Amino acid sequence: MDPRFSERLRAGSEPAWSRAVRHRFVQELCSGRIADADMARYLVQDHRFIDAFVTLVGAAVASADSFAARLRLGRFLGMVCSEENDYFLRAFAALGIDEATQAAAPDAAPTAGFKALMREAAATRSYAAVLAVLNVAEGLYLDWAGRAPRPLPDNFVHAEWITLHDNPFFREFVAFLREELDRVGPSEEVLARGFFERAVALELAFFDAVYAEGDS
Ligand SMILES: Cc1ncc(CO)c(N)n1
Repeated sequence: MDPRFSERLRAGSEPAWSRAVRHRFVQELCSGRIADADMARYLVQDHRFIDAFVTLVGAAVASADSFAARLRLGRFLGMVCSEENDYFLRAFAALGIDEATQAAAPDAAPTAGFKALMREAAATRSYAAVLAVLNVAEGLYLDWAGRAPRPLPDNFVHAEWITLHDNPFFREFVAFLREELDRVGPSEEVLARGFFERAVALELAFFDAVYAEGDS
């Protein structure tokens, strides 16, 4: 029996998918033992990821083929632009990272790669291509966050980053993204698979870059 399309893409992206989900960054974050400098380096890069990601979700709103899908994507976009962005601002304040420090850090290579991939997916104007990247970004984050041991770390910088990616709203949204990809992906299989695999490789590289030598 054929597994669903979204699961075939995910399985095809192994071993990178599982390496990302079990990454040192995830282990250290979920145990609350990550060094502040490493968390800060990650969050500065990830705030830039989120900027491009908001554009990508906007492209999903624009390319979706139903009003119901636009409403769900729009509600998710609202959460990212309010609650999630607010988390970043509070985390930067707690870590003592001011705007000048953030601005001084260059894009790490995976950040630049992800921004380019998201722009490319948006430029296709294909809902399937956009969904492929969204399924990786959100599905892979739900996968690791859902495995985080309880109780969560005391520090809100750690705990909230986990619960932002493992809560009922987020779970339902990821389930919706999978259903949408299952529905529209098969007719654009090569395109969807290409974006999916490139996004998984970038997720892994994004975590690796937290610990890369010579990074600011
Ligand atoms: C790199 C990356 N991938 C996925 C997510 C989840 O939105 C994120 N915040 N950052």
